Amino acid sequence: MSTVAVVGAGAMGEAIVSGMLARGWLPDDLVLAVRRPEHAEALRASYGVEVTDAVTAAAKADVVLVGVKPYDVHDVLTQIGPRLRPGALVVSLAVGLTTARLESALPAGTPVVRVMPNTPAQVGAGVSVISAGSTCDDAKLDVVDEIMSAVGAVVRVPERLQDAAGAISGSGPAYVFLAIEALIEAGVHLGLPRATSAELAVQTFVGASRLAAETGDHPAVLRERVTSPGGTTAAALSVLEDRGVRAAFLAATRAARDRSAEIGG
Ligand SMILES: NC(=O)C1=CN([C@@H]2O[C@H](COP(=O)(O)OP(=O)(O)OC[C@H]3O[C@@H](n4cnc5c(N)ncnc54)[C@H](O)[C@@H]3O)[C@@H](O)[C@H]2O)C=CC1
Ligand SMILES: O=C(O)[C@@H]1CCC=N1
Repeated sequence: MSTVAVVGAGAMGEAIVSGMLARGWLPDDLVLAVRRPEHAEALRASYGVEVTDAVTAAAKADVVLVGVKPYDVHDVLTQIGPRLRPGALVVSLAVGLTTARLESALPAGTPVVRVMPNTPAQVGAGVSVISAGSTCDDAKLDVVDEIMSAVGAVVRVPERLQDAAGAISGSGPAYVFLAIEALIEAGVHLGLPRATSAELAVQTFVGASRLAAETGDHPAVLRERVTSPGGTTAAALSVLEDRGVRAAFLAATRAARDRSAEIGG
């Protein structure tokens, strides 16, 4: 098994670490790097993994996952580049940054993979969108597929689709959490105790998502099965359509896609 360094084990990096450990990777397979000493201590206590600085972590690894914010990626790559093991693979989780840009900050020929993961990785239910850089062969891309498969589904796309994919699945959990939050609050407004409303809302998202995933039926068909003619669901859906929910999703995901391209420069 490869040694995997996670440089920048923040919200996303830690979700992947936690998911990998829950699915059979060993603490000795991982080495992490974060900036703040108290954060390092918390990660050691939670996961029993080594936590060190970026360069030391990268120098020990066959695969380096870079989980820092996009504007910190260039500095991290220029620091770790000279200390990478021969043939080490660099995997970026950063939104927007192209493999060409990543490659230009690393020693010539360093294989690079761009990944757009999402936070449900923490419970093994993530989805990661992966694309290879110019010198990354299929065997290296398979290694990333194997790592990210430990925390959910993996989808390979041509890199030109990464900004769009990020707008759907990378940011997507936030849209779902907003919807859950709104549904809970709506239940409270209708007089449900908050805990009851929360249980109903969360379980409804879990159940509806599983139904869509496990049947493979089109969501429009599943929606029709809930919607009795002249019934309560029809009354609710007509309000959501009037308020432009579909148009809001179109505009929101375009904004995310465009912001990703802008971050990528
Ligand atoms: N949060 C999310 O849902 C997703 C995030 N991403 C990408 O993941 C990356 C990280 O995002 P988040 O986890 O949300 O950010 P975050 O701010 O939670 O985590 C970044 C971590 O990197 C650490 N860090 C920064 N510079 C460092 C250095 N030189 N050495 C060691 N550690 C360093 C920070 O201390 C922090 O712990 C971003 O590039 C983002 O585009 C991608 C998909 C989803
Ligand atoms: O909001 C962001 O920029 C990151 C990338 C995708 C999800 N979170």
